[in-house]
Amino acid sequence: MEQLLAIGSQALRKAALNEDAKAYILQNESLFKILKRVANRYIGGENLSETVNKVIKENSREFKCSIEFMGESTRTVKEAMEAKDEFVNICQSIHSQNLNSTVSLDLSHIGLAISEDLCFENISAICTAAGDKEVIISAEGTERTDAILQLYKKASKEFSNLSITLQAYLYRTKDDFVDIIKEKGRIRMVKGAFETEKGLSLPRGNALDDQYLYYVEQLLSQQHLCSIATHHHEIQQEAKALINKYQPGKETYEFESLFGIQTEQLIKLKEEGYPTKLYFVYGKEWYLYVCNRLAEYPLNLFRALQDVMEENV
Ligand SMILES: Cc1cc2nc3c(=O)[nH]c(=O)nc-3n(C[C@H](O)[C@H](O)[C@H](O)COP(=O)(O)OP(=O)(O)OC[C@H]3O[C@@H](n4cnc5c(N)ncnc54)[C@H](O)[C@@H]3O)c2cc1C
Repeated sequence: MEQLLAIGSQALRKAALNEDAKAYILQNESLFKILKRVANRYIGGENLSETVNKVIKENSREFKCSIEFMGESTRTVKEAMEAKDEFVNICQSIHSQNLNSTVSLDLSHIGLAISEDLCFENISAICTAAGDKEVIISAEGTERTDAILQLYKKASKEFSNLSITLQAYLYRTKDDFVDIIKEKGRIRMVKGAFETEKGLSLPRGNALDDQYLYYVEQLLSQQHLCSIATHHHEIQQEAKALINKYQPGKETYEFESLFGIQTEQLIKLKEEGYPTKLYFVYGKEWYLYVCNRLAEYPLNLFRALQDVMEENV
């Protein structure tokens, strides 16, 4: 069975990156409908209003949320400005609809790959529109880490609502962590999702889990604003023990999961009284995002099948 799941997962990864396969699926009405049904478990929707409806529902179940308009690596000023406008819309919706939500984004989506000045202007506009709501910068591929951290430090001087994501799997994070923890903004700890060149990162396994928990312990013990962003059950349990040990204020930390992934674990944490947060992404470019969520945990393929069948009954 494991072998079968591995084959399925590998096929999905290939389908995700193969432009012909993508075009075929997206242009085939029946296949598109099937995949969209599967996608609904993982995305806020194709647009902001669909996502806002889901956020309202999750807020009513006492989950804090974060909203991201999906995209990265914009290559033209026009695209970067359009993305910035969409993030400003998110901020306005959060305020007008009184949502308990923050905003998440990739700096390369709002112009980092074009010009640092343009990106700085855009992040400034978004932070201003966000007001008292947090804006959390995601971590991207290693070729962008320096530029992202530099821009974060520069913008943090002006905006106290800015937060940053650090990847525990990168060896360089040991130094970055010491530097970044000097800023007041929340640090979201993730394991890291991108392929890196050899020698730059730890693979999944015990050493990475220990490293991840090392950072979490530093953050909790110093009562530094942080997000424990993982779906790893054992790590969540270890983090609970650290919270018990250091007793940080509830306003300083949160457990955060991607919408649709191991939600049962997050529900349990919420029921136990821990601050919890669901991360929503939305947009028309959901295809790659959904294929990746399915491929990274092959058992999700069964869930996808179930989602398709249930809607058919
Ligand atoms: C809120 C949030 C924000 C993130 N932001 C970034 C970012 O900015 N940059 C970045 O590089 N990465 C980001 N990530 C992704 C992160 O780096 C990991 O790739 C991802 O969280 C999977 O790692 P893990 O810690 O859950 O543990 P893993 O070691 O990957 O998995 C441990 C266990 O978690 C569960 N699990 C993991 N993935 C799935 C899945 N798809 N479906 C079901 N169960 C699963 C399984 O039980 C698995 O055994 C983010 C993740 C979260 C939750």
